[in-house]
Amino acid sequence: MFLVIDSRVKRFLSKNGLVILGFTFILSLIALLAVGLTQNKNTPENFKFGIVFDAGSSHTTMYIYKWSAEKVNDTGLVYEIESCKVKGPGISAFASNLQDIPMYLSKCMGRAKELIPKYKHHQTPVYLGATAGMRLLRMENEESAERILNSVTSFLSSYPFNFRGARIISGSEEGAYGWITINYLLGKLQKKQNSKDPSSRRNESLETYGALDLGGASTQITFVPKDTNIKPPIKFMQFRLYGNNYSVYTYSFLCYGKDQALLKKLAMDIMNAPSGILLDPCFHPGYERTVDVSYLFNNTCTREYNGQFPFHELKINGTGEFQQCQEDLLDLFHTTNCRYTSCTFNGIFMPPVQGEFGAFSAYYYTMNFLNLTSDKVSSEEMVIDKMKKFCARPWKEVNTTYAGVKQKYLSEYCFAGTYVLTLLQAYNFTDYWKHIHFMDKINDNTEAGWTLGYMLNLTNMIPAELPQPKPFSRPTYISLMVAFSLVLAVVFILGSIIFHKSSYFQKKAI
Ligand SMILES: Nc1nc2c(ncn2[C@@H]2O[C@H](COP(=O)(O)OP(=O)(O)OP(=O)(O)O)[C@@H](O)[C@H]2O)c(=O)[nH]1
Ligand SMILES: [Ca+2]
Repeated sequence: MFLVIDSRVKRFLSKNGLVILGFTFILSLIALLAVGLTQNKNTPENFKFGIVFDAGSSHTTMYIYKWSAEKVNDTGLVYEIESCKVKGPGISAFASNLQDIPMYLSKCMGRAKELIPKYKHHQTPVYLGATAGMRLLRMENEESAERILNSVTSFLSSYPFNFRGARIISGSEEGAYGWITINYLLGKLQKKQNSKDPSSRRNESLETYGALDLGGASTQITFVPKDTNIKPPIKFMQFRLYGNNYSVYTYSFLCYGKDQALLKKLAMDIMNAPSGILLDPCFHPGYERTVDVSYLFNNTCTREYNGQFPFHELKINGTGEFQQCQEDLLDLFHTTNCRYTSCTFNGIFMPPVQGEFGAFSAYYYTMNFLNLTSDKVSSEEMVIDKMKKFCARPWKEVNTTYAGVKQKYLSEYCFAGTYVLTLLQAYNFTDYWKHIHFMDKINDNTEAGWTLGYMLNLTNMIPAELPQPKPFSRPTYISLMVAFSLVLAVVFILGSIIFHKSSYFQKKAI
């Protein structure tokens, strides 16, 4: 019986074998092409979002970041899709009106609800970090600061997002996260990743940009020092990012932000010449402003200058003299009394500055307005010359020339520009215009500041080790599968034909 079937099958195969094989071949070819074409299409990208509130001393800004979930470990891929400026002062001003906090934050949260797809809300983290304004309030009244954070927490938790906490970040965190942000965005952290040689790895960390942040109440300087052998009296921050080790110096100067420095200067001026009228070289000639004396001294940053005065108001009359303004401001920086190998001002240890720096926030606002960003000046003389001319311009003329600029900012550019130059001198920068890059947004749309670095850190988005590269991309993988399957099919068909022919000739020979 088996023999009968076997011979029938053999006969059938010898007659139709080629037809069947050919048919199978065409079918598999169509199937493979169909798989290749349908599977090779780009699948829609899966995006993720994150929200960070920067609760600064002068105001609060909400940032929304977006990134592709598939490329999470690569550098520079997280970008900002929205920055929403909260209307009003910094959150530390809400100590006695906690009930207004929901109103204050709701507009930007509404914007976040609009911009982030609803089905992503529950997995979108929300963070709030408060900086120097809240640090100062905590020093004055810890409970008050706590109450503000509790109100913020209870309001932000009422949204469908994944609220991860509101806290006061330390000055070192603020400096370090700003450093991470700019180096991440500038692509400095994954550079020359293949080098095995330790000395070249050291150079990689020196090639990072230092970070300079000038806020309203504090200022930070952060960089990788050149000399690794110095024994620092404070610990450098240690990071391992993308397989590289970084030893980073950071320091935050509380009360040396732009607004607090101005209050310190005014308080110092009253102490030196107690009078209700101050002829101030840091403001334009013809500019007038009245400051409440109790406001000036009811402040942690001016406590060292406190005194009793027979007047309640201080009337400021601008005289617009850059040189004199700089001399006055230099008195805010005490450069004697260094107990270490090297210091910045006020006896604070700091290794010598080295390499390129990115300077953002008020550094940028000020120097950009004054047209003094690094690419626009060629020497320190040029900077000084421009500053002298700008400060000497009558307020009336300045006010009409820049009619659209906010009065508070416009009136303070002479002071702010002089303060920036004096602060950079106090850090011992030489040729600063060559090495300091005043920056606002990096890669077109993402603002330089601590918020992005903070989120990247808290969501573990910067790996300590280099991510293993994937052997093939999805399209390459599918194309290779199709190609190998085709080769297999062809080999199988050719093999069958040869087998079929050889058994046919064998039969004939018998
Ligand atoms: N010229 C100008 N100044 C600005 C602008 N936005 C903020 N400022 C001022 O620049 C200074 C620094 O602003 P921010 O960097 O926002 O400071 P902050 O984060 O509130 O303060 P910190 O808590 O100390 O970091 C403050 O004096 C602000 O009033 C702007 O668009 N233009
Ligand atoms: Ca700030």
